[in-house]
Amino acid sequence: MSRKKTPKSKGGSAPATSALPAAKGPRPVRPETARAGPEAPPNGPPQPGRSSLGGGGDIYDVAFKVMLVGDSGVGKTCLLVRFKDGAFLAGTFISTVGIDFRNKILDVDGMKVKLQIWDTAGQERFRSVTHAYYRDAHALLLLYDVTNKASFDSIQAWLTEIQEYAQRDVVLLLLGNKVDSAQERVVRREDGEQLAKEFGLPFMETSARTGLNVDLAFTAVAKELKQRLTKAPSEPRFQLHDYVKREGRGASCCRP
Ligand SMILES: Nc1nc2c(ncn2[C@@H]2O[C@H](COP(=O)(O)OP(=O)(O)OP(=O)(O)O)[C@@H](O)[C@H]2O)c(=O)[nH]1
Ligand SMILES: [Mg+2]
Repeated sequence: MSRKKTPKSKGGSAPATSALPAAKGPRPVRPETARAGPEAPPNGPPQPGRSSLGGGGDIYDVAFKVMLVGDSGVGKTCLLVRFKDGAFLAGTFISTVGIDFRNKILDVDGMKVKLQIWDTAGQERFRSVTHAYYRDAHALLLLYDVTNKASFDSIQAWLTEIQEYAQRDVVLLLLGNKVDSAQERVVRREDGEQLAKEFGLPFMETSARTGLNVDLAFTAVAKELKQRLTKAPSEPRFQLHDYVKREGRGASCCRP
C-alpha cells in the first residue's frame, strides 16, 4: 500500500476546512478546491431539505451522508465518479489524499434524497482523518477488490474499525469491486457471499469500469435511509438484503 500520493484533480466538491470534525492528524487537503461555503458538509442527523442556496442549485427533501471505505486501490473514487458522472477514471491510479466528497440527488419513490458521499483515502496514514468522519455517516459502502486478496482479507479489520467509530445503526453494504477483470479475479463471488453472510451484511459485486450494480448500490442505501426516516407504520418495511439480492446483476452480464 505504499503508492505515490498525489492529490487528484477531478473538479468535484471538497470539504470545507471550517466544517471539518475535530480530527487529529493530517487534514483533508485538496488545495485546488478546498473552500468554505454552502457546500460545506453538515454534521449530525439527516437534514430536512432546503431550497437552492448560494447558487448550489440543489433542492431536496432529505439528505444523508454515505461514506466509501476500504483498502487503497479497491476503486472507491472510481465508484463514486461512475455514480456521479457516469464515467470511468481510466489511466494512472492516483490515490486519494485525506477525504473528499460529492453530492448527488436521487428520486426515491417520489422523494428527493440528497446523498453526500464521502470518498475516503484507503491508505493507512490517513486513517485518523477517516475515523473522525465515521460518526456522522448514515451509511457505509465497504469495498474490496475481487482481483486483490489482501483487500478482501482486510474486510474484517475494516468491520472492527466500523464497529468502533461508526453509529451503531449505520447502514452497511459490502461490495466486491472490479468484477469486469475476470482474468485477474482471485476472490470468488461465493467467498464474498460467505463473508457477507457471516457478518449479516447485504452484498453485491460491482464494476466501476462497466457500471455494473453501481447505481443500484447507492439507490439501495438511499431507499433504506429514506424509509427509516419516513416509513408509515402501515407501510411494509424496505428489505435491503432482499432488494440487492433481487436487483443485483451478475458479473457476466456487462463485459466492457
Ligand atoms: N478494471 C477495473 N479497474 C478499476 C475499477 N475501479 C477502479 N479501478 C482501477 O483501480 C485503481 C484504483 O482506483 P481508485 O478508485 O483510485 O481506488 P481507491 O479505492 O479510491 O484508492 P485510494 O484513494 O488510495 O483509497 C485505478 O487504477 C482504477 O482505474 C473497476 O471496477 N474495474
Ligand atoms: Mg480514492
